[in-house]
Amino acid sequence: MSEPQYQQSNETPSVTGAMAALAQLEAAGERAADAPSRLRILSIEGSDPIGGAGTMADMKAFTAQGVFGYAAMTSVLAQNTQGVTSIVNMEPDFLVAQLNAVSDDAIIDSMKIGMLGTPELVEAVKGWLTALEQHYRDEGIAKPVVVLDPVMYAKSGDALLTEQAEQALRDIIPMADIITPNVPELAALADADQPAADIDTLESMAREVCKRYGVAVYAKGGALALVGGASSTDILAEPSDGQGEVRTTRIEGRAVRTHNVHGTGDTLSSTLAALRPQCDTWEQAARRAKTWMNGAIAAADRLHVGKGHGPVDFTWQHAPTGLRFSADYWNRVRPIRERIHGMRFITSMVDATLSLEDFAFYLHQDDIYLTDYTSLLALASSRADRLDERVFFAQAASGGVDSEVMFHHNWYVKHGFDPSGTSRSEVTAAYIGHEHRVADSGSYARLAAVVMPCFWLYAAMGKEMREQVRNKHIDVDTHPFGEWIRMYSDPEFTESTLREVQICDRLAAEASIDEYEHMMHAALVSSEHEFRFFEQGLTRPALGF
Ligand SMILES: Nc1ncnc2c1ncn2[C@@H]1O[C@H](COP(=O)(O)OP(=O)(O)OP(=O)(O)O)[C@@H](O)[C@H]1O
Ligand SMILES: Cc1ncc(CO)c(N)n1
Repeated sequence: MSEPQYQQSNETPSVTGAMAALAQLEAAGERAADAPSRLRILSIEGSDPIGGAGTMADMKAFTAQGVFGYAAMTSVLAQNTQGVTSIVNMEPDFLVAQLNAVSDDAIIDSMKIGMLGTPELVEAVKGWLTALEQHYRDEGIAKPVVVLDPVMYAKSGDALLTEQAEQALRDIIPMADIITPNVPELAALADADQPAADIDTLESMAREVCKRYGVAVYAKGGALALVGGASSTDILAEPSDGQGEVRTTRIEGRAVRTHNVHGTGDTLSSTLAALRPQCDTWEQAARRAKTWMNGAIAAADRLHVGKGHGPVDFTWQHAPTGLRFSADYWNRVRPIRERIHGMRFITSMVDATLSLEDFAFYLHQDDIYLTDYTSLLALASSRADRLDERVFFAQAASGGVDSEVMFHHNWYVKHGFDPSGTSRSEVTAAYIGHEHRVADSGSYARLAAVVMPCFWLYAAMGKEMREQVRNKHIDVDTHPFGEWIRMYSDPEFTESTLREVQICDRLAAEASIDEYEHMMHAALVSSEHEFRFFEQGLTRPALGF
């Protein structure tokens, strides 16, 4: 474990207590010059070329938790998301050579021991670990945390160790601080006839195994999560005193409907090994690990790795790298796009049956909207961190919107409407409100994203409506809404749309996942408002002030 940390207390500290704590903080500060910036965790595992389990999972999970990873390989496997086709177990001496290469050279704060395919490999690790612990005791170095994942089977059902190795594995369990069996492994360790099928049975088996081996047990309930229900629960069982008493805690998460769970067990155990030295208790480490796992599993389906049980997304807290923001948006906004293209306001515009009154209502609301929208484009210009973008938004705020408002004015005159005195509708106010709330975050990227659908959905509709008008052999010049359609299918408007989309892509590529999701949410909500905005031409909602 890492060196003792300053302990927080709930009691009001006495003056002397506070002075002692301050002295402790100062002493830790004095030692900081020699302290490492990162915890250093060792993975003892077999490999997985597809990158989702074993050594590869461990290293990725370590990096995700901000710790430095070492790795010694017990076996090299030919495996992927569909199964294991071949295994070469390392010679025990060669494994020991790898382990010594690490321990002769560097300090190990914590370790995760996984697949040990033969009894000889188990013995090799046992001998090396015994010597290491003795050496650390002699040198006054803190004992490393030992997380033992009693790996017996891969997700595919393939056995990962020989029968004799299973017996040897039982023998080194007491050297661990915690073991992390899955449902079938827990049943094997509890000598149960059948694996647990519900959480109560999982809990009593974890209690039994904890008592029997005298180590903490983190029982992984992934197999139960697949059975049904909204939650996914794991069990933490810990010896609570020296007399064989066991305390259990339910570690709750939400169940994810996915078959992409290759390597989840390895990932959970290495995450625990990375987190334990950063926490005060196993329970704290377990809750943090479970929360992180949930995010990684929830993002697994979007990875598209392999044809079988795909891996989890270790990098789920990073914005996507294989997918542009614009492509992601265009795909996610599809249902709204389809609703807009099929709505009566739009189809009746194309076939020229929309009443001029309905169109006039929509148009005037659009005037009110654009007045506000212009101010947001100007704000985006002032926030832009690059000159070309600053110019783009400034021009969009003046020239672009100006031509739309001019068109609206000419249309009113031509058709004898006088919209003066009409105020903003609830629908218009709601859209404007959304854009302002996003702008108020202060983020340039979110502001660029929230104004994007107004460009893109109109450009896409302009293009499609123009095509439809042409297919109906209607002359766009004499079509009652032809000028409107032409405005949004105009190459200049398309050009501006492309530029705006490129800006969003640039900003999203540089964003954190949190910022990326905020941008996406802002754009999708704007898109929903675009749908309602058209719809108000027919529904004519209440007007406000
Ligand atoms: N569908 C799911 N939804 C939510 N959490 C899940 C799901 N599947 C697994 N988990 C969680 O993932 C972690 C790993 O558990 P799991 O039981 O899958 O391990 P495992 O069977 O050893 O995995 P593997 O053998 O593939 O490495 C646990 O915290 C478990 O609750
Ligand atoms: C190398 C290795 N270790 C563990 C597992 C269990 O997921 C696996 N599939 N491969």
